[in-house]
Amino acid sequence: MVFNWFRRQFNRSESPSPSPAPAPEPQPEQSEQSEQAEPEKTQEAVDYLAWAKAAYQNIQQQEVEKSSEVEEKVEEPEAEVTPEEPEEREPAVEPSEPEAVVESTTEPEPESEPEREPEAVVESTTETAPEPESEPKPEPTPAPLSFLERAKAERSARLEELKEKAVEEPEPEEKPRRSPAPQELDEDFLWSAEVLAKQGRRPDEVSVEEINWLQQLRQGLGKTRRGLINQLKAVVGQGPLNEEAILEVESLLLQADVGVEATDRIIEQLQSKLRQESLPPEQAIAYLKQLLRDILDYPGGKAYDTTFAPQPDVLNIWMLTGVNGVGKTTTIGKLAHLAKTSDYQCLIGAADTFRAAAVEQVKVWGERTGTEVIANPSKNTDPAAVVYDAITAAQSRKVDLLLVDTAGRLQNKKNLMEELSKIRRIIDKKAPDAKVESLLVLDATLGQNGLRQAQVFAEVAQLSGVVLTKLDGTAKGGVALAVSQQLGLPIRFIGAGEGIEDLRPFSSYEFVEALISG
Ligand SMILES: Nc1nc2c(ncn2[C@@H]2O[C@H](COP(=O)(O)OP(=O)(O)OP(=O)(O)O)[C@@H](O)[C@H]2O)c(=O)[nH]1
Repeated sequence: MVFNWFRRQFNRSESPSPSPAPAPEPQPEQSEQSEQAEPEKTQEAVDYLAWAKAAYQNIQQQEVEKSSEVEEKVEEPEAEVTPEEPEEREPAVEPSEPEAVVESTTEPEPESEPEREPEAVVESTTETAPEPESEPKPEPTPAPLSFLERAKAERSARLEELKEKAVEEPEPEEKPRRSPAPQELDEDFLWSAEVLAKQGRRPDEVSVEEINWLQQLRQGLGKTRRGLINQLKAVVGQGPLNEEAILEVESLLLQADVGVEATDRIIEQLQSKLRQESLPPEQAIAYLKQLLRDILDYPGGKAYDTTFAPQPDVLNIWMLTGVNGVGKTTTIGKLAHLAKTSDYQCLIGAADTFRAAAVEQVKVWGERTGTEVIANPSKNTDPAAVVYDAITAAQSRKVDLLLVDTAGRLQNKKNLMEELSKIRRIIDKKAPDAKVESLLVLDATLGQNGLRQAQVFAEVAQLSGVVLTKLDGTAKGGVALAVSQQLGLPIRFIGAGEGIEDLRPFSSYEFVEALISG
């Protein structure tokens, strides 16, 4: 029995892909119309303890079945990974695109990348270098101060005050990673079980990996939660917001890198709700959660399909972009693992030919996950040619998902744009029926500054979604809300650790629960 991570369900039938929709996430209404403070209201009757016990038993049973399957299975050696071209190489670029070939082969790419980041990306990377604290820039204050200026100054002062308080928060001890099967029905298990139950899941339909992931997520978001969000809970839970409380909420959100736009939206809606009716703390918090989910589920005001999975019966091509260091290669490896364990045929195209080391790194992940990697070992390879070869291989092997690593660091925005659009042209020509996704990998620890990088890519890469990495160990987890609000792109995957299992499809419900109720 295979657990399909993308669809959050077990593949039971013969054909794994075209499956019914997963247990629906509670569909939040747009908060403007939202009268329901708590989306899981209908679940009130659920006995969470009984649910958790049943899930626990089910998981133990799964483990028993798994180990007997392993025993029965004849040891089959993993198919050899052949990173080079699988078959006679077709012309580097299609004949109908001659200018592309000429351009790529004659225009020498810098052989090895310079130590320093070039132009567009340099700028953002240097700007985004480890930055211990971010705060709204205080304005010089020539007298007399306007109301807005005073508010800004107060906001900064308040922020400083809160930061001091936040430092006092005790840093809890890092918990060791859990073993694959939970050994006991402890508090962590109960919390995870409740989050799953509230989404309408059945106890016999959850996997041990889901429980483990929720715990990892909760642990990963601990810094954001403890430092800021818990204080937010305390304020919001005190009833109608007075001016002081609003300033406090505002500062807390900004400090968690939620960004000005999303912060303003949250405050506005929170204030209007609390003016209409006085909500008891529990309901006020539930309403706050609802607001956060609305932002995440309707990036840029648009509704997106919350299930992001390789489409059945077509070649899915997911291009990953992002500057170096954000976790792009690691993400490709983790996605390959996710695809493989969810029963999809996967292939990787190593088209980040700008850096020789990048190809090597991808190959390591290929070996680790048992995924074939298509690369071209010669120097100054045209990335579009690698993509061409990768598509050829994917088509001949009937692959479900082709993951393409692309260079994030080129000399300037123009080069980046040219390279990405050339890759796109090759894809459109060679695989016109493919379902193409262009995912930007963003490092959550960069907080708001990472969004500046994102803008550069958004302008050139026809992005369709975001992968947010390194949510563990940062106090800037609120940046997920800024990504949705400011970039208007759905978050498709989140990474909360360096391990191969530490990247999973994004669920706004689980994210908000881990952020607020963890
Ligand atoms: N803590 C944590 N570390 C991560 C996560 N994702 C990636 N990393 C680490 O971030 C570092 C950079 O990751 P890479 O995958 O190499 O990043 P890249 O964007 O491909 O950059 P280059 O290696 O320079 O090409 C590695 O040490 C990863 O282990 C995450 O979710 N959490």
